This record gives sequence, structure tokens and C-alpha cells, in this order.
Amino acid sequence: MHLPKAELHLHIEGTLEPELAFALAARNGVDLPYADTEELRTAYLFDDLQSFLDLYYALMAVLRTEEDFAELADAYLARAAAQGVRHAEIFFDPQAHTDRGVPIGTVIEGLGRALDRSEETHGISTQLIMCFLRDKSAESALETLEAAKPYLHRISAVGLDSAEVGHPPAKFREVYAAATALGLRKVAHAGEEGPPEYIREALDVLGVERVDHGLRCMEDAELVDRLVSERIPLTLCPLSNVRLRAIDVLEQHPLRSMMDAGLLCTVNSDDPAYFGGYVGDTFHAVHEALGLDREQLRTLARNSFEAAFLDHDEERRARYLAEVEAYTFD
Ligand SMILES: Nc1ncnc2[nH]cnc12
Ligand SMILES: [Zn+2]
Repeated sequence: MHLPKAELHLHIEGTLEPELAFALAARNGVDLPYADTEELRTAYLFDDLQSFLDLYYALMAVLRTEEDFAELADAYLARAAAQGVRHAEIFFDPQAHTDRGVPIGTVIEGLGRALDRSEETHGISTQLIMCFLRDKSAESALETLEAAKPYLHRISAVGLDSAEVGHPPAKFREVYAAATALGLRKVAHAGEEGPPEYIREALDVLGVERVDHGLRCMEDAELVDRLVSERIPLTLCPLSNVRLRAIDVLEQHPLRSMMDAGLLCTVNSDDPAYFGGYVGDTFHAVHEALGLDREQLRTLARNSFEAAFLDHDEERRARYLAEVEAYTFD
């Protein structure tokens, strides 16, 4: 679906398509434990978040050079452009690379190379969000922030991802305070598999401005009231929720009731190479499965630009919003 939109919840490592994974494996002399792309695709049947993360981290072994990261990001931007994305705020997981001996500078400069030419090549403005892996220690997150200091001009926000349950937001209080002092903005995954309390903690202890997923807020009416009155954006990922079994089938996804409750919902693709669709596909899927009409889809697109970190460029935000209003479905 070509409706103009911003993508606000997208892990760049989750855009690694099997074809590119095999091409990079050959180039870098990395052995993959799959015969071919078809066999790899048969591994994309997940029971929960952890079963996905195991494959997601394993496949990153093929990403080694600046050029690899540039190609990965460029391939995503090309696909996103074809589905109406005009602005992308892109997560990356530095620790998943530095732990394998790939320097953080290789990751950031490689991604940066693709992002620098994105507006010209793909018509997409971009930002980078550096995520800490919450199943690693708070010290490791602090070391990562320290290592990123020479590259802060390329980073607009910090985030928190990976295995949620057992790793509450408060574990990262110190690194979020340090990120704030450096002028970075803040988001965090919360309420994907973890309880509503983690969403509250992300707001109160980490000071996040957007909640990634936030799905489980629906179990706590008081929290919903707060998210509505404070207009906290949620970056929902419906196809991810089905593939990782947070929701049985898309028809049962609470997106419609969340919108009806007045929540500022956005729809995103999370890890599109693994979950069966990019963000335009996701818009199409919620239209089909939940019966969202054109005006509700337009609202989701409008929300995506309202929730974007475009405060430094309100002119651009207004331009994108005007494109949303001018769009005619056909
Ligand atoms: N859906 C997700 N939840 C948490 N961490 C992730 N890393 C990549 N995708 C993720
Ligand atoms: Zn995510």
C-alpha cells in the first residue's frame, strides 16, 4: 500500500532477507547451517520472541564490513520506498555485532553510508535509534553508549530490545539518564511479552517518549487512560505479534479497539524479512483482517508522522502530513 507513512519500529538486522544472507555469507566466507534460502525459510516458524531471537542473532554472522551494513540498509530503503515510506527511524543492535568482534564504527558508518544517500536515492528521510540488548548487563549498555560517543551526530535516540521478560526497564535507569544528558531521545520496547508494569516503568523510570509495541497495555485500563491523556505513541507491529504468538491470528489483534480507545497507534513491520511483510504489506493486512477502512488507515499514517522525531523540522512534518491528506486510495 503506497499511502505515505513513517516507519518507527524497524530493526535493520530484521530486514536481512535470505538471499542477501547467502550472498554475504559467500562473500565473507561464513558457513551457514542451511543448504539454501528455501531451507533457511523453513526455520521461520517461531514459538515466541526467544525462538525468533535465536535465529535473528545467528544469521547476523554474515554481516562483517561497512559495505555489508550499507547494502543491508539500502535494500531495506528500496523496499520501504516501494511501499510508501517517506521517513524511517531505524533501530540497530550494536552489541549483537561488537560481541562478534565487529567494531561499532563499522556498523554505524556502514549504515550511515546508505542513510546519507537515502533522500536522494529513495526519497526517504532517516534517523538511527541505537538499541541496548536488555538481556545483557546494564554495564554492557553503558559501555556501548560510551563506544558510540564518536558517532553521536548519527544517532537521534536510544532504545531497548531483545528478550523482555525478566529484564524490566528499570535495569537500564543509569544508561537512559546518561543518554538524556547527551541530548538523545528515548524509546523502549515494553509490553510485547512483558506485563503492563514494564510500560509504566519505561515511562516513569526511563522517561521514554514512545513505547515500542505496548500491546499489553490493554490489560490495564488505568494505564490506557494515561497513555491516551499523555498522547504517548505506541509503535505496534501486528504481523510480528502473530508470528511470535503474542496473538493467535491477525483477526484477533486489538489494533481496532486500541484506536477506538483513543490510543495514538502506529503500525510498523518490526523484522519484515522474518515476519512476512514490510510496512505497506502490514497496512494491507490490517485492512483485510480487521476491516479498517480507508479513513482509519489514513489516521494510522497521520499518527506515524505525528509520532516521528521531527520536532527539529516541523516544515518537513507538515509536508508529509499534507501528502497523507492528499492521498487518494484506488
Ligand atoms: N520484536 C522484537 N522484540 C524485541 N527485540 C527484538 N529485536 C528484534 N526484534 C525484536
Ligand atoms: Zn521490535
